[in-house]
Amino acid sequence: MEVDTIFRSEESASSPFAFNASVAAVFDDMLKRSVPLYREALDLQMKLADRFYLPGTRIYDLGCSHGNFGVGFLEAAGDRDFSMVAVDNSKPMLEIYEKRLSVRRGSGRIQLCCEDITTIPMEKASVVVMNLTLQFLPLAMRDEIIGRVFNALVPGGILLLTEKVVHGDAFLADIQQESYYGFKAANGYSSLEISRKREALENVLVPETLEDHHKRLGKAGFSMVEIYLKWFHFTSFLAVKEKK
Ligand SMILES: Nc1ncnc2c1ncn2[C@@H]1O[C@H](C[S@+](CC[C@H]([NH3+])C(=O)[O-])CC(=O)[O-])[C@@H](O)[C@H]1O
Ligand SMILES: O=C(O)C(=O)Cc1ccccc1
Repeated sequence: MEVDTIFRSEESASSPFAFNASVAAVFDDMLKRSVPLYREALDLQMKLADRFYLPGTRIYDLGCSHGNFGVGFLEAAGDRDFSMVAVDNSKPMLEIYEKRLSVRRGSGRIQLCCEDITTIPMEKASVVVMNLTLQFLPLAMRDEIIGRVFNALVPGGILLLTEKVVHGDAFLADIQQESYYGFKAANGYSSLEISRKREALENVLVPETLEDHHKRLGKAGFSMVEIYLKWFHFTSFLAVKEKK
């Protein structure tokens, strides 16, 4: 696994964070050292996706990056039938995903799509995964995409949404941040790397509060919402579209 040294260089802080080839090359190490409970969240997403998938429908992975969800799901599925559409607008990420699929049996069940998730059509979905993706969309587009996800889901279908959230209370938001930067430091990032990345993510990764997310999910039509995992900022929601 290639080590993430992106923010060791001075020039890294001068441009906004982007999912370019340098980030794609070190992405697994970056996720492992920067996202608490990343693996645990992914494992639960795969189990829930398997539990709620309905034959004849699709799984959408929106903001799939280099395919940790899809590759894991494919390996767990064995010969079972399923259909997944994995979408990301980063070409370098999808190139790595494509390579990972090319050496695996049955990978025709996953269709890669290099598109903006705010414009792709979606239909007949029983599972939609948005793992740390909504937070990168402009605030003004978030209601619309969650609404479109709800409409694309069949009754009984689910949205698996994982986000970095921020507490509405300033003191508790500071405790979240302190704990999170402690996690990064314990994983070998220097304080300079941590502050450069914070700067690069300013206005790029825009977290919202738990209440904002609950409100949006409710407004879209999801009446059943569970938080199945949480580590300060990092929160995983299961939202179910009720069967009529
Ligand atoms: N408008 C957009 N359209 C398409 N893709 C987008 C858009 N905006 C951002 N992305 C893509 O969303 C992904 C977010 S990373 C997801 C991790 C993955 N889910 C994982 O489980 O490993 C999360 C993180 O790095 O914190 C990147 O690959 C972007 O290119
Ligand atoms: O919020 C942060 O400080 C992060 O580092 C989150 C993150 C993790 C992986 C890719 C981009 C952002």
